Amino acid sequence: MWTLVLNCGSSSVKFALLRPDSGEVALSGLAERLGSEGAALRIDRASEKGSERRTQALAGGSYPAAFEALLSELDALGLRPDVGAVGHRVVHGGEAFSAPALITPAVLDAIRACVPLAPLHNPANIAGIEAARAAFPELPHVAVFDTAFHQTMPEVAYRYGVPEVWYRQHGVRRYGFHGTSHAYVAQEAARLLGRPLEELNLITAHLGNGASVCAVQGGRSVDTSMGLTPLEGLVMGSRSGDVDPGLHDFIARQSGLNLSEVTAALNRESGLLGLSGLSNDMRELEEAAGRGHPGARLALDVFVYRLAKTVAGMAVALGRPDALVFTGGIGENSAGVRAATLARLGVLGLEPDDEANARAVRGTPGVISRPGPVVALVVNTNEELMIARGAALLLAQPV
Ligand SMILES: Nc1ncnc2c1ncn2[C@@H]1O[C@H](COP(=O)(O)OP(=O)(O)O)[C@@H](O)[C@H]1O
Ligand SMILES: CC(=O)OP(=O)(O)O
Ligand SMILES: [Mg+2]
Repeated sequence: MWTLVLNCGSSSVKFALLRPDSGEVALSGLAERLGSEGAALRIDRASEKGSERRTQALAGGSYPAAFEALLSELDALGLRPDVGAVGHRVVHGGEAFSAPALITPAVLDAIRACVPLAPLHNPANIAGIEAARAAFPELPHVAVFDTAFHQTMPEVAYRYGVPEVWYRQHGVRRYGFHGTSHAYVAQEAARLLGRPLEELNLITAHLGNGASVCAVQGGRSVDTSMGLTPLEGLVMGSRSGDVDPGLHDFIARQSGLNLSEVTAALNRESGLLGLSGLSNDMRELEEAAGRGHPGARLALDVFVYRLAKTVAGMAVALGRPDALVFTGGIGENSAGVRAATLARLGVLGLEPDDEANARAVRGTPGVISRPGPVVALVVNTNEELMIARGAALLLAQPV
């Protein structure tokens, strides 16, 4: 059976058509800069000759336009009738979901109820679900939640020091995100290390546009750096990560922004972009820092410092970590960010292996430190495969 996986983000849609059992991918791609003039669709299609990549402008640049283009591709491949299920990445599931869920009207309402907690992500996820249900009304649609993996966190990790009634009445607690990625790379790391996942204490660092670190004990999340919303924790592409909670009131009074505008600035104008005044994109920043751009240098340094500090903090959750795992666009590809992070983590007993680190780029995962009590490794994440597997497992259960 082929499963169509949709990962609808705030300005992009990632998709893949794959088999959950073998991982075989027929088609994958990305529609990006949606809602702007430069909207484009990239399609990677498996063929006899290997993989074939095509990029085209996306007239209209809307979510429906992206979805229509995806359907035309499925038709061109003659694969539309073979799609047996649709798996949807849903970023925020609150406390309601600790596993994938078949999308029913009640489940959709629960996802809608989480919109205020993930305003950049859940509305896009819902748009994707609605478009896909219109195109495939007869198929089962399954939601796979970023938050589900972290539902195993102990209360000591997920509660904030705030009035208890905020938790009880409004669900103010830490939820954590990127759960499918943290879960997947933990499994892969165990495989690469040749040890059972159940015996391992891992720190996983998912470093993409959004970024988070997770403490994984025996395959279960016991702490993570993101919280109530995907804004907490590390410095990210355009998100601030941790700031003093007193900042909101202060800057609102000083600048005349209202609270929503402050939150929007912390989500969209901060992080690497805010620090560098240049870009949210790590590749561009590394290139600019190489040319001596001071803002880019500072953004890189703050990103790495905060990452290392957060990783070291996760050692507290685990007691004795066995390995640090880098993944996501930055974690998989930036040897520079990894080297600078490891250089700050001598406290964990990590000793970088510079040559192995330089060799580990996309497609060649592996260990990047010298043998020691804690090792570091690079693992390529695969959220689409996890979502397809999650959907397949759910659908295989007797009702
Ligand atoms: N070769 C590379 N070197 C450094 N950074 C890279 C490289 N390739 C991708 N990145 C960075 O990865 C980030 C995007 O990560 P990705 O996981 O694709 O994002 P998303 O969160 O949107 O899924 C960007 O900052 C990008 O610059
Ligand atoms: C939850 C989150 O931050 O997701 P992304 O990295 O896709 O923005
Ligand atoms: Mg991502």
